[in-house]
Amino acid sequence: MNHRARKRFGQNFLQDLSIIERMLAAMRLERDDPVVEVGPGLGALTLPLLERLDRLAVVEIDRDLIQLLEARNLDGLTIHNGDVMKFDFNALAAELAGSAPTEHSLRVVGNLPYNIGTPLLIQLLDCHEQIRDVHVMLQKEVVDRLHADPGTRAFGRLSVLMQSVFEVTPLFTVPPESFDPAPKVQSAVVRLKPRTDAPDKAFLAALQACTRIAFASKRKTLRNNFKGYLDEAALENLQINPQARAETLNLEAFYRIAKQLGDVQAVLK
Ligand SMILES: C[S@@+](CC[C@H](N)C(=O)[O-])C[C@H]1O[C@@H](n2cnc3c(N)ncnc32)[C@H](O)[C@@H]1O
Repeated sequence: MNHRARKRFGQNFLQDLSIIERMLAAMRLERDDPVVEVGPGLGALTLPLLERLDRLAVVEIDRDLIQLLEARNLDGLTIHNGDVMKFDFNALAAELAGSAPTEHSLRVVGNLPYNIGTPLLIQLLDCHEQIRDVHVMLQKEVVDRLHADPGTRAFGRLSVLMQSVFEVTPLFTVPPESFDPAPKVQSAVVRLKPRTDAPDKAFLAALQACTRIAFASKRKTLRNNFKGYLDEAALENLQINPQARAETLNLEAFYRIAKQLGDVQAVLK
């Protein structure tokens, strides 16, 4: 196959069969699972997925790769040509589930293009109610941020938001040689499962606003970042040290601030 990997689409194709096997084994697939693969590329994951599933949906942006996939006439494969960032996962969950309930049904898998890894994860926050689980390959540095603990260097907005909505389980690290072309950095596979106590839409919106403000300037104290939103006394009332920095707070502290901010927003309306 003479497709030249396109950098702008983050194309690093998986070559190492043992990695593909490990990813699939981690998923414990049942034949009738509703699965969507993001970025099938040349089909490294797609073909073994199809061997184990009755049907599979894929979303791919590169028309040349779509043509190659279409030419294979693969049974059970539904190909969506487009940008996954504009993709409606809720509609797909309904389509794949048929008449079955869609809640927590959709299984998402992919060796994600590095340029959209983080924004895609943020997008999945909004449709977590449709999702059963996510198994994706990302830059290891992003996976480190996903499951970082408060007070560590990797802990930030992404950690708070993702850990509030998903149980994050890093599975294994993947070296650059497993891909062609080889990326410059290590990769890792991570599993995300929606938490049973994931926040509802309104609270998630408050948490998104709260973390945007709290981490607006990483060097500044909470008092400074929250200026204009919550004053020092309000932070102290929430048992939060105004002189602390956002990366030292645990999830519960962010929830307390988000709840307060949510109330403030309601008063302002
Ligand atoms: C890292 S490659 C993985 C390809 C293949 N799954 C593999 O493991 O070899 C990422 C794939 O995502 C596709 N892609 C990049 N940006 C995309 C986007 N915004 N929407 C959908 N697919 C995208 C690329 O064209 C490429 O096929």
